Amino acid sequence: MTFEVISEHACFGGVQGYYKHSSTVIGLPMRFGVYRPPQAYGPAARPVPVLLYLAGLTCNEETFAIKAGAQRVAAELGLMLVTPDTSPRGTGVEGADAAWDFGTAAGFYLDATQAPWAHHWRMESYLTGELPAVLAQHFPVESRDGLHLGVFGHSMGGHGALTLALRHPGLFRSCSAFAPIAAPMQCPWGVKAFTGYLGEDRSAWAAHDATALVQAGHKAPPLLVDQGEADKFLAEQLHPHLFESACREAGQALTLRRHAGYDHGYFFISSFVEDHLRHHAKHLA
Ligand SMILES: N[C@@H](CCC(=O)N[C@@H](CS)C(=O)NCC(=O)O)C(=O)O
Repeated sequence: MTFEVISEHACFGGVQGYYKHSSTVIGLPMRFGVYRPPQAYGPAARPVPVLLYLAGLTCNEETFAIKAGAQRVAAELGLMLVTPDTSPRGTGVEGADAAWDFGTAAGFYLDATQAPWAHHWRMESYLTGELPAVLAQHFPVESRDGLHLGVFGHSMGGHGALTLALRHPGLFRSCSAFAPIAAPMQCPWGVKAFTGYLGEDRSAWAAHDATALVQAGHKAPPLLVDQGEADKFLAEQLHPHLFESACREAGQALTLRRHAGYDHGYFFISSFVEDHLRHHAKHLA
């Protein structure tokens, strides 16, 4: 398997890098970003916990690294930040680039079962199997008693973080989300993605819907979710209140914070990202 350094940049005593490897699971090259904090860089490098950030629709491996301003606090806490891409790219699949909310940059962090998507759109297997192995091979990842791996994300990536943590409780030790698509079976983005990737049969959808997973008894580590009240997608697409009710009824620990005046974008994320990093550092130690 090839592994290539695209670029590396000194940042808060550590290094922000971009990398590319040939993914067996996806069947194509995949890019990702890694912020190595000072504790995990240079001659005295030691293994540190890893926090996976899943970005939203239209984003890529650079978005969070450039816009969230998370490196300063990650350097303080000794957290490695890993930012995968949001889907396979350059697939040659007809229609993959036709919409911004499906196909390229809209992988929804699941393994598609329907043609023509099932061949390359395998983000869940990629993120829970191949990528952690690549990280452990090339970076100083804390792996005593298993990998110290946390996951968070935004919007489609918030959906990814919640569902992957609920579906892989032994893998992820911490989880949080910004403005997640919290009940995808009940919103247009989710219905479109699930129909395309998983087919018309709704019984297959519940296994990838955070609210339905909690209702079915799946458990995740204590969750932190932030939501802006001026988010233009809140009413139609996100439905945090449904997730909140499901968590209350199931006894799933959730801190859901609603913030007046904040919208869906990275100014909102950068305002609260420090709280998320501290939440993860506490659970990943
Ligand atoms: N293209 C969409 C917006 C897509 C969007 O807001 N994407 C979010 C994730 S769901 C994002 O993070 N965009 C990148 C950015 O804000 O830098 C529109 O025109 O309404």
